[in-house]
Amino acid sequence: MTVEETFLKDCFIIKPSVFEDDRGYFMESFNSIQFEEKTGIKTTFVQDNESYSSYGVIRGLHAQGGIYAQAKLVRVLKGEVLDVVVDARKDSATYGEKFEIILSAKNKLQLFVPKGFLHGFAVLSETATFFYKCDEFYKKDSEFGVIYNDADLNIDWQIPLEKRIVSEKDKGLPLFSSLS
Ligand SMILES: Cc1cn([C@H]2C[C@H](O)[C@@H](COP(=O)(O)OP(=O)(O)O[C@H]3O[C@H](C)C(=O)[C@H](O)[C@H]3O)O2)c(=O)[nH]c1=O
Repeated sequence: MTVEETFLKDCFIIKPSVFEDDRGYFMESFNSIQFEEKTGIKTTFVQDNESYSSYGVIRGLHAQGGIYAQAKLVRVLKGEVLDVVVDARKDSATYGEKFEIILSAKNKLQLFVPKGFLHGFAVLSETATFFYKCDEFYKKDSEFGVIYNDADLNIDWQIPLEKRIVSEKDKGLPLFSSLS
């Protein structure tokens, strides 16, 4: 596996080693020793999540706060998404900065989303199955988020307005500037 730190500290792009032969392919999708060696981050994932969405779905921007803040290792099992993270770490030099990446079953790229980041994605393929490991359990009461079309963040989700599918919950999220 190879890792590349983004310009947002502790946020890494991970490219697993893929072993292909005439049957198909094999890869270690996660290896804790290699992950720690190459990122310098020691983490223990406790919960795996999976979501399935159709083209145009935008999920996010979400995070859990306080002691329940989650680091996530995200990837796409089927299809293609535009994955977006926003640094919401108050003491960070890149506070409010965003990073976008295409994750797909084809490129097999993964993104490590550190604690304190907002996360979301838009489905660019007909459907997408999204898989992620979390280092803290789900704690509904600790959730917070920012509206996906926040003007200051100015994220180009690559989905035409009329094709966007967003949950009522996400439509009601506040602006990034309102985060205390
Ligand atoms: C996140 C989560 C949700 N749920 C239940 C709560 C709701 O009844 C249902 C759907 O939840 P929600 O609408 O929050 O799902 P997403 O919009 O995909 O949320 C995720 O979207 C963005 C992209 C993220 O990065 C977060 O991990 C997560 O917030 O699953 C659980 O039971 N456990 C969980 O860990």
